[in-house]
Amino acid sequence: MKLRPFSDRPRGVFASVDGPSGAGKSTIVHHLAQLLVANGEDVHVTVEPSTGPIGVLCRELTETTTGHTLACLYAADRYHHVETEIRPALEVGRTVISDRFLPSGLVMQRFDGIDPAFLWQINAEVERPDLAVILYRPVGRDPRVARGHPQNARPAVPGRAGRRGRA
Ligand SMILES: Nc1ncnc2c1ncn2[C@@H]1O[C@H](COP(=O)(O)OP(=O)(O)O)[C@@H](O)[C@H]1O
Ligand SMILES: Cc1cn([C@H]2C[C@H](O)[C@@H](COP(=O)(O)OP(=O)(O)O)O2)c(=O)[nH]c1=O
Repeated sequence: MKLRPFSDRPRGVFASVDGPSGAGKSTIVHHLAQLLVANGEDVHVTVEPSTGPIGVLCRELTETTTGHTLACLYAADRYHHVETEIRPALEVGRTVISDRFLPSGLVMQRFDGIDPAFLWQINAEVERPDLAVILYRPVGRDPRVARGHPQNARPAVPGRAGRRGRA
């Protein structure tokens, strides 16, 4: 017996780029998109928190909300982002690149003290990227820290301060 895809329609590739603030995510996403477009690909670049209503709420509440509330809010934004923006683009064959996605939710909310099992559970039905790129750099090498903005540093020890530290 031969397995056949459910549909003959070509589906786009979904890639995400995650990592600490200042690691170079948006730079890489920008250059990768330019290269792909130059190669004839139809590319859709997106970001999390998304630009949709729940993403806007995430950005608004990120300094005043913590823990389970924020974890659920980011997960809700992710489901809405996939449903309204990512999946429709993939279904018409576009390549989607997201600046932050599921790995940020797993790492950042872990820094905020949330049980990883709970984080996996609330993100269980989220679309998985075909390619998940994780950028990292040694603690203390953030150029913005060198320029005197320690609030941009990745926390050395995971904890509640981590999310506030904008890892
Ligand atoms: N490969 C690189 N080498 C040196 N500097 C870089 C590199 N990639 C990005 N940068 C610089 O580092 C800073 C943070 O990059 P950015 O892409 O905004 O990071 P992020 O999106 O992860 O916060 C920017 O000033 C950017 O110009
Ligand atoms: C997607 C996502 C982001 N975040 C946080 C990480 C960042 O502090 C913030 C996004 O800020 P942003 O300025 O977009 O990130 P960067 O500086 O890396 O370009 O949202 C979470 O806590 N959980 C998540 O699931």
